[in-house]
Amino acid sequence: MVDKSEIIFGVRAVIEAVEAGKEIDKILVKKDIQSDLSKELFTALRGKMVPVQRVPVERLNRVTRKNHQGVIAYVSAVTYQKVEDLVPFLYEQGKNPFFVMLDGVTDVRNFGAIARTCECGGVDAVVIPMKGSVSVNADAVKTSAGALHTLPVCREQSLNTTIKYLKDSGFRILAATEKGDYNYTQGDYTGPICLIMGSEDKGISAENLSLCDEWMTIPILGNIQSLNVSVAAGVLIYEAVKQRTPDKE
Ligand SMILES: C[S@@+](CC[C@H](N)C(=O)[O-])C[C@H]1O[C@@H](n2cnc3c(N)ncnc32)[C@H](O)[C@@H]1O
Repeated sequence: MVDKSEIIFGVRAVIEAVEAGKEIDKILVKKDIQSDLSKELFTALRGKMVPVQRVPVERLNRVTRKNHQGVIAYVSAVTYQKVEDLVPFLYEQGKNPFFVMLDGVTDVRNFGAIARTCECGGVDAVVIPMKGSVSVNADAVKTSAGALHTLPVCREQSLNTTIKYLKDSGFRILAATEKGDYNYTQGDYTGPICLIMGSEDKGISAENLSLCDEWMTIPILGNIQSLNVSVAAGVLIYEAVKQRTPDKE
């Protein structure tokens, strides 16, 4: 369940939130909304990169019984950052950046657990897509044990474009996939890297997988085909920690 304090409802209230520059994860709009005020909302949203979903009114009624006027906005618990701002900043600080990208992870608890491991393992940022992904709500922050209060989260329109940008910026892209035949301990995690974890159901998209420099596979000895994504992330992030900070081992 989403913490209700993160929800803004009513067209005017949502317009004000958008205009005030609040970080909004998504907006649900009644399918056939047509009022003048709703047109004002769409004007305010122009160029803002906020995902808008048109849904049946019943869905809105399930979120709140109050008078939502066909519009509900979910306010993010964090301020998202942009990869293109963060990468130059980290290089300027003399850092050897380590990013973790989640290609469509949808379970908020997996997301929180991965964020917690990222924070513990010195990861510089988590990258998520704008659509088809968890967003940072109160449950995610809670499961992350507060890691999401400090760990930068970048939300990007296209992961594919972001991967290309990272490659051009000197990153090696490592895919976590059970489909490879390359043991993860043989991979090279030194230098600027972005580790991509796949979604719970489909894994990493074929388009993104094809851009990866190395495929990291954790051996599976039993009958179940894959590990839980947060468990796999833990194994791989700590292999990276081992290679990147050998003196701490
Ligand atoms: C539950 S798995 C996805 C399974 C999905 N059915 C598929 O076809 O890819 C979720 C993610 O965890 C990671 N993962 C799970 N098992 C792994 C393994 N043995 N080696 C490397 N990564 C693994 C991958 O990133 C995977 O995309």
